[in-house]
Amino acid sequence: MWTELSATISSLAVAFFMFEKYLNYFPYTIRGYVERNFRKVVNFVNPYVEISFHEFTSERLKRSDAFFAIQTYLSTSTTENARRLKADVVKDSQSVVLSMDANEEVTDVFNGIKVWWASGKMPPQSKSISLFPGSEEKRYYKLTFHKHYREIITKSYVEHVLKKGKEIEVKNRQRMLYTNNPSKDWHGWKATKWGNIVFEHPSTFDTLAMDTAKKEEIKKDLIKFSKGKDYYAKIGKAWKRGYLLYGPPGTGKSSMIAAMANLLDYDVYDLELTTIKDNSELRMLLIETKGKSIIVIEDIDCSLDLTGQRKKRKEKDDDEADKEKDPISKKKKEAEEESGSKVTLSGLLNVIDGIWSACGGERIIIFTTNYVDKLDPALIRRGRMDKHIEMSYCCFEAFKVLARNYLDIESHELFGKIEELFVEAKMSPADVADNLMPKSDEQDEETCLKRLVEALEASKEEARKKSEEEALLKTKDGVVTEG
Ligand SMILES: Nc1ncnc2c1ncn2[C@@H]1O[C@H](COP(=O)(O)OP(=O)(O)OP(=O)(O)O)[C@@H](O)[C@H]1O
Ligand SMILES: [Mg+2]
Repeated sequence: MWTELSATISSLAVAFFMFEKYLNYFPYTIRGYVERNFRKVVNFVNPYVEISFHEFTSERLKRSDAFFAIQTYLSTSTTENARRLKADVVKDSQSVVLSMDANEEVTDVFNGIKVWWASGKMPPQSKSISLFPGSEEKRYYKLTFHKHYREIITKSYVEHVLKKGKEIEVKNRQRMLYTNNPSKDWHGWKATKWGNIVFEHPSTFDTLAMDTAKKEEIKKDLIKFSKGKDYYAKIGKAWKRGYLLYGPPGTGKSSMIAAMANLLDYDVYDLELTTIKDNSELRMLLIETKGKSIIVIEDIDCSLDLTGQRKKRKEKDDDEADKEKDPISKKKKEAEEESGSKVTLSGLLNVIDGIWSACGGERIIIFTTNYVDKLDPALIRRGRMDKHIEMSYCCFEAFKVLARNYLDIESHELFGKIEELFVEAKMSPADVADNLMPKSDEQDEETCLKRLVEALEASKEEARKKSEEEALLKTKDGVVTEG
């Protein structure tokens, strides 16, 4: 009799389990009602337990790391038994990553225990009409297992899935370059704030032309940081590091950022402040960044005016006084100020200091500028920007790296002359590189080096004239003061 009873209960349970699975096919409006009543009955007899893992955390701000780890785990471990798969092409279109499509189910076995994973999407709850279908859908994974194994599944299995998922993520990781989408294009709370493309910059520390000792010091600093998880935890500091890269145009600031990302295998977030409306949008953007990343704000002096209002690079170069007089440009400026961004210096500082402790670690933030003197000391003080790196004009040592990169040569009879010229000539590595690059197949290394010598001589002459003029001005000043 007992056997019969338990068989009946089991088949009832399976029937309910199947019924529950098809709940998704009920019209959304009545599903809530059906589900509530159905659950009351099911809870009596259903021996199965379910756990849902949603794409977004309950604060609705951050995408859940667990969701992505599960997605990766399921895509590699269980795709054999899923019937409908979604394909994403990665790594230079050379390989395909398969993942479960929506409303698909797969099974997995852990220590002899069978579990079921189902993927699903919750339709939008708001009644608003969106121009972007799917933008309000919430994806989730549902794990089902027998309640008898609750302990082992909730403790060991879930941990195993997350750990494996993260390991696979690291292995398959294709580095990305993210750029923030203008906030006017954000639709819904889970809109994509960052657009991304594959990051494939070829710059490395080997191809970077700069003082070798300085280069080694930066490399060491970066590696120490990337291995410093326990150290930062021990000293109670958020696991982040700030770098300020400054120097004239074409001295390799952007190339250095790419080399850093390539060295550490980090993603890059290129943060364009001018398209962010206000401080709270800035915060939302930074919350969405992942660990193992470099957040870059290029030309910080052009993006943020120290009074807290925006200035555009073009405007800065114009004569402000003339603009005030011209009614058309005055109006334009007023309109820009009205509609423009309200990210302030203090807002930026708050985000840099406040955000890190809240949302994980392993982030590097880099500011670049051509004019370090114009920056507010508050922005670059130690602790906020831990390391200031000057990218300067090309020196002989840096030239040798460029000669190796561009001409494949380690030495040449013109090297001696070039070394002498570098003592006085001021030329950016970008200009040196441009002179070294053969402009046609006929141009050999000799032609390129001679072209560089001529350019360096011209630059030396210019530097000499400039210093003479300065000396003359100083003498005149001296005469006036004395008089
Ligand atoms: N130190 C360097 N080592 C190797 N290449 C360099 C270096 N500096 C400049 N270059 C070359 O010059 C080009 C411009 O350099 P890069 O964009 O890194 O300069 P930048 O300092 O970021 O300039 P800007 O201030 O205008 O943004 C690069 O494509 C690179 O090939
Ligand atoms: Mg640059």
